[in-house]
Order: sequence, then structure tokens, then C-alpha cells
Amino acid sequence: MNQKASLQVGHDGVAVITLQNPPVNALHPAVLNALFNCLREAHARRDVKAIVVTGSNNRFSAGFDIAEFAKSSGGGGIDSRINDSFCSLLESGPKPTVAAVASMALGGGLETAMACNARICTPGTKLGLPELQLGILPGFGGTQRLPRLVGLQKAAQMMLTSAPVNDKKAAKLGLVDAVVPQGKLLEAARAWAAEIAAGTKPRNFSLYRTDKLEPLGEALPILEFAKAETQKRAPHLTHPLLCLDAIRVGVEQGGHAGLKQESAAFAQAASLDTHKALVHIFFAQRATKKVKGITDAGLKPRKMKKIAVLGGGLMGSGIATASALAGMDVIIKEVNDKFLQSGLGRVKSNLASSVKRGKMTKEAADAVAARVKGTLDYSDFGSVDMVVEAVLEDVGLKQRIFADLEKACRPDCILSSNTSTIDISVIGQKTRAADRIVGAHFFSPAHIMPLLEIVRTDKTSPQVVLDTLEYGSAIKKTPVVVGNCTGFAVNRVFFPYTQAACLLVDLGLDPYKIDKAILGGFGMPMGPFRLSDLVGADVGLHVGKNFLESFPERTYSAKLIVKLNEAKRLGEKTGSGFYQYDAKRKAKPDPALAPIVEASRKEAGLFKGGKPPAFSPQDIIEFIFFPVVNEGCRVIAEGIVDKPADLDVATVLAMGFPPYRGGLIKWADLVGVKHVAQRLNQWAQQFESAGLAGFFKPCKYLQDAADSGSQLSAGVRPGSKL
Ligand SMILES: C[C@H](O)CC(=O)SCCNC(=O)CCNC(=O)[C@H](O)C(C)(C)COP(=O)(O)OP(=O)(O)OC[C@H]1O[C@@H](n2cnc3c(N)ncnc32)[C@H](O)[C@@H]1OP(=O)(O)O
Repeated sequence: MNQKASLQVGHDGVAVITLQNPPVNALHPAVLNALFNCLREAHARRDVKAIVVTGSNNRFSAGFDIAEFAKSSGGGGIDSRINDSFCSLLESGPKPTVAAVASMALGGGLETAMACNARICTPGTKLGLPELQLGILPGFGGTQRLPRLVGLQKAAQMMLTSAPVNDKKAAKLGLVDAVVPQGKLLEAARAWAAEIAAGTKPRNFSLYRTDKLEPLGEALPILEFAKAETQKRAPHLTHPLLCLDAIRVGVEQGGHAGLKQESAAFAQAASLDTHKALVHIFFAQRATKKVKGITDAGLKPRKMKKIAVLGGGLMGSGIATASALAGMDVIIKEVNDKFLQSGLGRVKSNLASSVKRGKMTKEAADAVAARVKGTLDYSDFGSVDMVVEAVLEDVGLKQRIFADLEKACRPDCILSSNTSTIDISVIGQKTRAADRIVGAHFFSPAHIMPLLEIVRTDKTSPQVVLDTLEYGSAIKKTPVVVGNCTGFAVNRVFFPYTQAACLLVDLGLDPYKIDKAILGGFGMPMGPFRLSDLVGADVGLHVGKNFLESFPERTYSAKLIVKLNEAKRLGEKTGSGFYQYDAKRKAKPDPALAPIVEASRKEAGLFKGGKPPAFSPQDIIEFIFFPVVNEGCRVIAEGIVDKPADLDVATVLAMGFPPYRGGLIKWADLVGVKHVAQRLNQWAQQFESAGLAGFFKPCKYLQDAADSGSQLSAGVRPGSKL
């Protein structure tokens, strides 16, 4: 069995307990059990005077085994009594303990280390309590020991942000007692443990320390402030408040009372859907890199060393920036010197803004910028491994470019397009290079947004998909492989989003009320109308036409967007759209929108005046998102995504769908598939006479899941007919 802990006693009388569970020594219950048994043995043995706890493969531990959370409902079977006893055995057993920490001590890993009487780590180690990211809180005493080791202010910040600290910071804060080179770690930890046993070094008990804790009069306001900030920043989340509460009880009533509160709070947080959703996203995000028929086909990914970007506009310069930041040499090609210089300038200003935000030094930024060269022709293209085309959305232009690229590039060079609306097969129609043509769809701003949609056609070779996956990972994006269709996965799934919102307005609802329900009520970063203003009503109109052409039976042709275009209210870029904007692009409701809304309603003929229909914020959320779920189900059924969870990751990373709701499809499962189907059917019937049944009618995948009681996340069953 790979999940264990082993015990070795040296001539110095120090027992070394090693946690073993590759790759990150996650604390599976079997590992915890073995640790407990090793500890009991070490404490009992006469030849042992002190104990060192460490991890195999130069890593301490990434915390409790998250896969256990996914298996069980509610807390992964963590039993607070056992946790209490293993940590108190580490801290207050007969013999002193020292944690020898390399590489990482996260979550339960750090909590194990904090229960030891001293901690020594290696350079580069990251230490933190990221449990809140998983919808839970520290459950092995972290809420009590961290504040006592580093002070309340810092501890609360570390837990609430889930951000780890590095070895230097940890030493400064007093979280670790020493930092030593990797080769000296065990030796130093053994010596430290022996010295504690000999009484030449103090034996510290984190749970009982008070020297770092702020006095009560200061501590309580710190926690109150943190609570108020959390409620403002994350109004939908309960578990951060449960965490703060456990800290407060410990500060007020002592560490043991705090531990008790922590256990109760942990159990409560673990029973909530937020926890299930966030654990799902944790694994889903890692699984996007595993694609059937691609990553299991025995192929070896090639590393991209030099890439060319066609077009130095907003997207092209962002793609060039991300690639250069990953250490690649980059050529930007433009049509004239003026455009080229502005493209190169954009790369520099992207980097300058990273310097300004303290993300990198000026020297590092200069070195990255030096890797980006400009050109006006194809003479250098023979040396590039991959091209990303990011020119205007014009089929003819793209086809000409790809024909030129076929001549200018090596026959193994990947030819990719960043198009968001054009069929990838059509782009490559004038070449004989269909097997190495692929979509590389970035989201704006390309150097910041974390998602990369990799669009494969039925001709794209598995090797090219694999290499593009490797490129995506290299530039620190989460790559999701999708099939070729209108809108690919993200834009396609989200096309009913604005349409449903416009339909609600035509039914008599106030657009600002709709945005409020989706923003504050649901937790999207912005409502559909604010988003439309950001993207531009002209772009919205163009994309809407694409969908109308591809899916006429289920597209609500929103007049509201047409009317905004007619009024030249295109959104942020023209200073007004659904909202009006000040010089700082701050949005304000605009009374001048009313006649446009009225004209749209008149043309739609769905609202006869009087009182608008009663829609609660929850109704608004469901009316807008259930058609989005329905389209997501079509995308799953058609095999556009490799697995439903890919859609969850894509919607979270590209659209800002709240991760604590699990992504689009997981959310629908948590809400209840039957409920989703029932409401869609109800609206399909209600709006049939207005010709809108198709907009709502559940697709077969969704209806079948509702009828059979299965989850949408389960994916298409082999052999099922959809
Ligand atoms: C009671 C306690 O308070 C509760 C807890 O401890 S909850 C756990 C708290 N710990 C965490 O949240 C840490 C989660 N892990 C991470 O942040 C990152 O994985 C890491 C920083 C450790 C490593 O990152 P990176 O090098 O990019 O590798 P990454 O791909 O993420 O992980 C490597 C593998 O380890 C797995 N893994 C990482 N942490 C894990 C954990 N705690 N449990 C189970 N598996 C874990 C990943 O799923 C991945 O598996 P795969 O190769 O099969 O996809």
C-alpha cells in the first residue's frame, strides 16, 4: 500500500516518522492512522527520546486527502476526536517532536507541523492553510495554533485568503524555527529534537502560547473587522464566518474551547453545498489536462520554444505577452510599421503593469520584452514551432493567411487561430494542413484570463492537440479541449444568457433589477447587461446573428440589442449602453435607456403595460441560467467537451460563474435536475404561443437525466441515443 507512515529509530535516539502518499503525501485516513500508530510506538519505546515527523520525496504534506471529501458527503470522514488526539499526542506526548518540512506544508500538513514542538523547513517551502478554498476550515487545530504562532491579524489573513507564505516569511513570522538547505534538513531536525529532549532548547506548545496573540481588546475588533470585510466580499459564503467564529472562541475561551468550536464548525461547513462545489472544481480543474484519446494515447508532448503571433492588437499582444512570460521567443507580425509598433508597445505596457503591481521586477520585465520581436513579413516563420493567428474576424482574410502560413512555416508547425466565431475547418479550407490546424481561443485580456479553449476539428491530429495542451500549461492557462461548433463551448453555452435577460425586459422587468439579481443575488462578477456593455452591443449583435443562423429554433432574437446599436449606445466604449459611464468607466443607471426599452417591448409585443409580471430574484436567476444549463447539456451530448466537468471549469474561468456553486453543470445537479427540467418545460408551455417554446424546451440529455434521476455531471452513458 502506498498510503502509509514509517518509523525509523537512529543511534541518536531520535525516531523519524515519514509520511508516505505520493505525489504530495496527502493525509489519507490510512496515513493518519499509520502516523498515529507510529507516534504511539515512538512514545512507548525506551530507545526513543525525541521524534521527527517528515514527508517522503522531499515534500512534507499538502494536507488532508481531498479525494476523501469527494467520496463522502460531509467532511471526508474526519473524526474530530481522532484529530484531537493525534495532534495532542504530537504536541504534548511524553517526547518532544520536531517537524522537518520540505517543499510544502499545506492545510492538515501545516496543522500537523504546528502541533509539533518545533518546525524546520527548507528554502522554497510554502506553508499555508488553504482550506477555505475548499469550502471548509482548518480541522486539525489550525484555527487555534496559527494565531498563537503568528498573531491573529496575520493568521486570519492567511486563512481568509488561503494564500501560503514562503520559508523566509514563515521564519520572520515565527511559524518556523529555522530554514536549512534540503540536504541538511533531517540532520538539523534530529539535532533540534535531541536538544529539546536534553533541555538545551525549549519545548514549545503552540496551543498554549499567548505571547503572539493580541490582547482581547485588540483581538476582538480585528475579528469583527475581518467578519465585516468577509460579508462584504463574499456575501454568499458561510464557511469563512464559521472559521472566524472558531478563532474567536479560542481567543476568548482558550485553545481547547477553540478546538471544540473548530470541530463543530468544520462539520457544519463540510455539510454545505459550497464544500461539494469547491472540491468538485479542485479536481475538475486538474482533470481538464486529461483528455481521452489524447493524453492516454502514449504520445509525447513537444515543447514550444518559439511562436509567432499574427496581429498585435489587444488579443495578439496579450497572447505574445503570456508566451514570452513563459520563456518562449515570440515574433509578432503586423501589416504595417505603425500597427507593429503599437503591438510591441502593448506588450511592454502589459509587462509594465505587472511591475507596477509588484508581480515582477523591472529587470525581469525587460528580459521578457527582449524575447518579443516584430516583423512585417514571413521570412522568420521557418523557425517557429507554432503560430497563433489573432487578426480580424474575416473568413477570407484568415483563409489567405493560413494558405500563406502553410508555405512559410515548417511542415510540423502548429497553425492555430484565436477566432471566437469562425469555423476552424473553414479557416483551413485553402490548405492541405488540416491535421495541424487547431483553435487556440483566448479570453480578453489574454495575458490575464486563465482559460484557453483548444478547439479541435475532426481532422486535427491528437499530437497537435497534445502539443497545444502543453503550450497552454506552459503559459499558465487552464486548457480545455473542445469540439468545433458555433461559439465553441463557452460562448455557445452562454448565448442564451443575454437573450433570456433581454426577454425578461421585453416581458416588463427592469434591466437594472435583473443585473442586481445576477450580480449580488447569484454572485456573477457582473449582470448580463453590464457584461453586454463591456463586450459592446455591436459585438453582441454580430454574435447573436451567428447563433440565429446556427440555432434558429432556439434563439431569442433580442430587439433590445438592435435598438442599442441604432442609438449608437454600444457600451463602455461609447460612454453609454445599458448604463452610462464616467471617465473612470464607472457604470450608472441611465434614464435615457427607458425609451429604448419601451421601443423593444413594443416590437416584442409580450408586455401589454400595467404591472410587470411577478419575478422574484430566484425566478430571475433560474429564467436566465436554466436555458444556459440546457445549452450546456447539448454541448455535453454532442461531445463538444470531453467531460461535463470541463464545462464547469470553463464557465468558472471564462465567465466568472461562481466556483463555490461548482460551475454550470455541477450547480444544476446541486439545484436538482428535475427542478431545472420542470421549470424549463413550464416556460416552454407558457411561451409557446409567442414562438419561444424552443428557447426553453429541455434537450434530450437534460430530460433523460431528469426522468431517470441521474446527474448531469455523469456524462453521456455509453450506448445511449441522444
Ligand atoms: C483537516 C484539514 O484542515 C483539511 C485539509 O487539509 S484540506 C487540504 C488542504 N490542502 C490543500 O488545499 C492543498 C491542495 N493542493 C494544492 O494546492 C496543490 O495541489 C499543490 C500546491 C500541493 C501542488 O500543486 P502542483 O504542483 O501544481 O500540482 P497539482 O497538479 O495541483 O497536484 C498534483 C497531484 O496531487 C493531487 N493533490 C494535491 N493536493 C492534494 C490533496 N490535499 N489531496 C489529494 N490530492 C492532492 C492533485 O489532485 C494532483 O493529482 P493528479 O496528478 O492526479 O491530477
